[in-house]
Amino acid sequence: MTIHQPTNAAGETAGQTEYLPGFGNHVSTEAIPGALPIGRNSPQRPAFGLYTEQLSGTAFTAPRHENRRSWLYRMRPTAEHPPFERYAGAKRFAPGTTDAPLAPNRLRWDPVESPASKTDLIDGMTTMLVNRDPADLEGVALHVYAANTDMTDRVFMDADGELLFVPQKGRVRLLTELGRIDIAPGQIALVPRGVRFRAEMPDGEARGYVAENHGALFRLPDLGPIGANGLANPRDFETPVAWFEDRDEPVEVVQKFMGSLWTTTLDHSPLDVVAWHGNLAPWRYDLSQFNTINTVSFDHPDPSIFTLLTSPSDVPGRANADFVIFPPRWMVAEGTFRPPWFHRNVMSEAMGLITGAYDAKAEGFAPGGISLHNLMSGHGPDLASWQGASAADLKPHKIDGTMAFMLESCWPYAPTAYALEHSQLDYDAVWSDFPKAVLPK
Ligand SMILES: O=C(O)Cc1cc(O)ccc1O
Ligand SMILES: [Fe+2]
Repeated sequence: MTIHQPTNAAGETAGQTEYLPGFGNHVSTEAIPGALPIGRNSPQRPAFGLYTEQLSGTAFTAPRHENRRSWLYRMRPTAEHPPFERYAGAKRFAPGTTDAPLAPNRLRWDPVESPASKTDLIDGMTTMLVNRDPADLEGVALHVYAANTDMTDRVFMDADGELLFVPQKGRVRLLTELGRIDIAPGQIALVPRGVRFRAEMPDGEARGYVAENHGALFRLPDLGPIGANGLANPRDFETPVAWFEDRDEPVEVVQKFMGSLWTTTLDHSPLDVVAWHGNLAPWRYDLSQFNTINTVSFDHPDPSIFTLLTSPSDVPGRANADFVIFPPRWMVAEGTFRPPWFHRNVMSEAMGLITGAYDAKAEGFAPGGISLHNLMSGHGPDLASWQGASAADLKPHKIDGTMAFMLESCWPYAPTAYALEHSQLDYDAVWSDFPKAVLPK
């Protein structure tokens, strides 16, 4: 008898690594039996002399269904650290935006180049697009990373937001305060605001995107008439079990705080959480698990059907950030121009490509690249895609071997100075030479 064991993008079968299934669950996990207190959060004397710490992801008084926090039981209190000083490395990471007025231009970027020298995840980060000040507790930033060296004696933490990792090339191992996560291209992972971690590159080199969410925590979107199931299903999110390292040696902590980088050095690894419980935790998700919904009749539906995660703003239905994917799918619409239509959107659209080709861009949007269409920028299929789809024989057709994503935000994105200096020349030309409509005489 053959048992079909589904594998994920990293080739792992269920149960091979230690993760707990579910999105936003209340989890209890301990790396050493007896480390997790029973029946109370703050015992007078925690087991083994551990220190208790609450890590809040929402205000104490957030409505219960939105309230996210975890209780950590660690070998030293986080409070024990020297002052932070400005970090002098990672020149392209968190540089702020330019003061110049934001031009309404459409922009596109080729993938970031591989680092020439030994570069870890922190120094390999390039901030490309930013909207809102982190102090507003709104907005998102889109960074890319290209790194070839493990972080061994330093960790990173982001006080400015939660970090959504989208690998594009090479695996990444995230060793976080709350457990270890392995991701490969085709998977994503989230590290909550404030959680310290270091990153290793098991393939020697890695490249990808990081969406930094300053606003309301990413959650699964409402499904409306889709029903109780579909899109990203909660059970497919995986949270790691507790793990820690007991290292008494200097470990640098680099922190992103209010848009700039800071450093201090501890005499131990802060990845020393022996047990934790709660519902604020890192997770990973395999994009191939996404249950894609689309038309079976006609027309191209709005891309909101592809929303994997949403961070709401204060205006109902208007996202601070939507993380949307364009996965392999059958295209069956009859009598329809099937790729994305020409459009102008009140929301601002940043896009990335993990693999393959994107159906609205025949050329120039490479895996690892980025495109930006800010609010009210006219965009849509390039000339070759428009010609191809206008002439296509509309048989059922599978768009396969591709995965793009969009980070759609109600706040317009400002490219950083580095991004402005490195954009493709003349992206506008992809929309030139469209034939004029011929009206009846
Ligand atoms: O601009 C884009 O390529 C993203 C996009 C895709 C789609 O299917 C519909 C609208 C939209 O903005
Ligand atoms: Fe668009």
